[in-house]
Amino acid sequence: MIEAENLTKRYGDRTAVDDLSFTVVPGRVTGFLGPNGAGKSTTMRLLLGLDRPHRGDARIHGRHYVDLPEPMRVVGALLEARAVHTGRSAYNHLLCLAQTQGISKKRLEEVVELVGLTGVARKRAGGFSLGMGQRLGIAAALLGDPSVLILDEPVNGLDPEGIVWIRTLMQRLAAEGRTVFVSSHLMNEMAVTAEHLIVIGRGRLIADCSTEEFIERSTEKMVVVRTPDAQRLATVVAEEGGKVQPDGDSLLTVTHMEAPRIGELAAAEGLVLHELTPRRGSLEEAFMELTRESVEYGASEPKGELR
Ligand SMILES: Nc1ncnc2c1ncn2[C@@H]1O[C@H](COP(=O)(O)OP(=O)(O)OP(=O)(O)O)[C@@H](O)[C@H]1O
Repeated sequence: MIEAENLTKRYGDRTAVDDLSFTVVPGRVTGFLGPNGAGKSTTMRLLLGLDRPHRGDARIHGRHYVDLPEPMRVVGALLEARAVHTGRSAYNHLLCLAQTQGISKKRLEEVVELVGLTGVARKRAGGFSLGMGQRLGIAAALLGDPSVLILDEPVNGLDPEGIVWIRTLMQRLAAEGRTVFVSSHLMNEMAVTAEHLIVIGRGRLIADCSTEEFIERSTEKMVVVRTPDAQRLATVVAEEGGKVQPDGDSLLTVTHMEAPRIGELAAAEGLVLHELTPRRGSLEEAFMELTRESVEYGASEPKGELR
């Protein structure tokens, strides 16, 4: 379990994390989202005792990180910046870490295999691609078989196969009863990976809820209807309170009415339907909507036409 309580961190006159409180529980993947500069990495550093808060408290299993007797056996962390001695092989890098915490070579080898680096473990880590570097960072995080994982952008640099691999791994680790806290910019990926979300903007909490609730709360549900009788159906649906947006001769987008009711109305009128598809908004849309006010570096609308 991870707890942040009124966490506040300032850099000069800039407040990077502002009175932030949340709890991350075991057994599910919790996504940590926020626009650039929202304070995600700073929060993770505070949780890991790498920075001191000006106010508030960060605890892991009820203790400050610095008070954990064998931290690598409790918390595995992957931070954005790569902290690898580039001249060392991946194996030796992990060996150094393992030796500081009395972790066996057997475990080291297990982890190297788990992250798919067996073939390159003896190669210089400095020559690794971004994706291989991420795998090495994940191996380091998993070395101590920790019950808590804090991963800052673990998907960074991974190819599609790597992305699916890390998703499956995080979900498996959570299903084993571990606490998995992961930040990412890839909304589609988070939507299918994280069951719960903590969303921040300008250092403050914006949402702490299930992924489903987050999407539902901030996007409008709609139903796409395809019918050769679009005009007649549009009239019937509108009379019953649905909001209809026609698109061409045979396509309607309906809001404020659920799909089953639209189907019933069509049946009652003897209208043929070729498609009746409920659509919910995406996590990306929900995120844009909820964080609009807190985007630090937004692009303005392009003026004129783009060629
Ligand atoms: N060491 C530092 N010194 C000064 N300012 C900092 C430092 N670290 C972070 N900041 C500032 O604190 C704010 C939060 O930064 P942080 O890196 O935590 O955000 P983030 O959500 O992780 O961003 P990103 O998604 O871009 O990685 C930003 O305005 C950043 O410029």
